[in-house]
Amino acid sequence: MNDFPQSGRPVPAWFTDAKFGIFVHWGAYSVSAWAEPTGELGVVDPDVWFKHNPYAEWYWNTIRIEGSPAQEHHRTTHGGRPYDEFLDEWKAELFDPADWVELFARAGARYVVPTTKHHDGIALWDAPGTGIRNTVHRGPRRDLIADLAAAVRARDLRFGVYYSGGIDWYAGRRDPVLHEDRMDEGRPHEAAYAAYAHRQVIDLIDRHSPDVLWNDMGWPRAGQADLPELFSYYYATVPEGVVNDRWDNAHADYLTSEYEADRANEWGACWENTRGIGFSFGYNQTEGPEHLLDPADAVRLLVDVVSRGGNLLLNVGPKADGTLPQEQRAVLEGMASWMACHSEAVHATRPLESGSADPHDGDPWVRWTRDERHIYAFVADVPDEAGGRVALKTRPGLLDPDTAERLDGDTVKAEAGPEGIHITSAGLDTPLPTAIRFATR
Ligand SMILES: C[C@@H]1N[C@H](CNC(=O)CCc2c[nH]c3ccccc23)[C@@H](O)[C@H](O)[C@@H]1O
Repeated sequence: MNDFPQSGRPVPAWFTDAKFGIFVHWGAYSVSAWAEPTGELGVVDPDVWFKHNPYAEWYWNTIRIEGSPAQEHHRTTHGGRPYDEFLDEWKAELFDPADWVELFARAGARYVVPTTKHHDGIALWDAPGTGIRNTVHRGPRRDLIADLAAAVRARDLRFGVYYSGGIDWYAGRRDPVLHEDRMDEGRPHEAAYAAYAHRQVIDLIDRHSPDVLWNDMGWPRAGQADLPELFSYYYATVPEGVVNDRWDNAHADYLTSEYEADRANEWGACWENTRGIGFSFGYNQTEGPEHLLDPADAVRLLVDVVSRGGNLLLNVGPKADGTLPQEQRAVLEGMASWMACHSEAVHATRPLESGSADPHDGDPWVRWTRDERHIYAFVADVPDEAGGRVALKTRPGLLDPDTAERLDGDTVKAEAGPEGIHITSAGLDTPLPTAIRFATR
């Protein structure tokens, strides 16, 4: 257990130990599956972001922005027809939740968080107040959340729910959001919407006892007074539950960052960075390999986040038919083969106390984690001309060089040097990190 200033409530150890979760953004927007691959949130100029939104799950907003390429695409490809027709076209005919979850588990994920209602207001379960505008009564004609929850729990992973409390373009009847400085205009704050959203989150708690409440884009002002009661109901139902930080500062068990946005939240005992495998959360058919993380990028992101005390919530965007895009599967498969011998250096570890061993960007790339009995050095990009020799800067006496072992089983030689430990080992010149385990003195 560890305390966190945000809420003063100790964050359950399962979450801090989990290190890696899978986000699933799946919706009617997975039928259109179209956005410009503009770039990463936090890197793209905010003045460009909304008209050229790389988030394919924002399709309904982007096509309503005059002159946007998405609007042109919608006109030429879909005849400009109503967005809601994508709900009826969405069939999820190949959805096999057990297949998804097996891949997530092999990749080393310990929790799964699907979108239950995104900004388009379409619910993936028979949500109260939605009438037939959900996937049980239209399109897939299936409670996609219940089916995924069952598969996740059958595989002994934790199950969380994403809910777009702050934005609902259907219930909120708002004009398109044109700029992040005017995001609030796009958010419904009325009491009726607040009650509608509150009732739906309670329904999700009652149905699934979700291990994570992942709200997004804040909470309607008219409903903020009722949040303390909602959270105490949640914790009474799910004592080991965790709540994220996107409820308009009402409460947070942990802080989140997204791509390169809100990186200032990446501090303290427990935080989570989330991003897609490409520039979008919803499946975006225009993305090519140049826009996607490859397995080494994904592993390095995970190791870097974990080495600094965070969790990574990596998103997959399934296709409308329920299959995971092959290029996204390949990244998770790559993580899975790496995780097969590196799990112990990731799961249930903690960062090293600052100053005891230096991380390093560039050549070689170095990150550190530790548990009660071991310290793990992750090394990548060791220049080959060095013959696989790399100096790891550590506090003298921190590590016992005689106990060095490579987790992938290859040989490694270690000796104490003036500024730490000198490693000699072949094959460390890859971008994919390799962990070397040391016993702590
Ligand atoms: C997990 C993702 N969360 C997004 C909302 N993100 C945030 O509000 C925090 C990051 C952020 C800061 N400034 C922004 C401007 C535009 C969109 C996001 C952000 C969603 O808009 C997105 O579709 C996806 O669900």
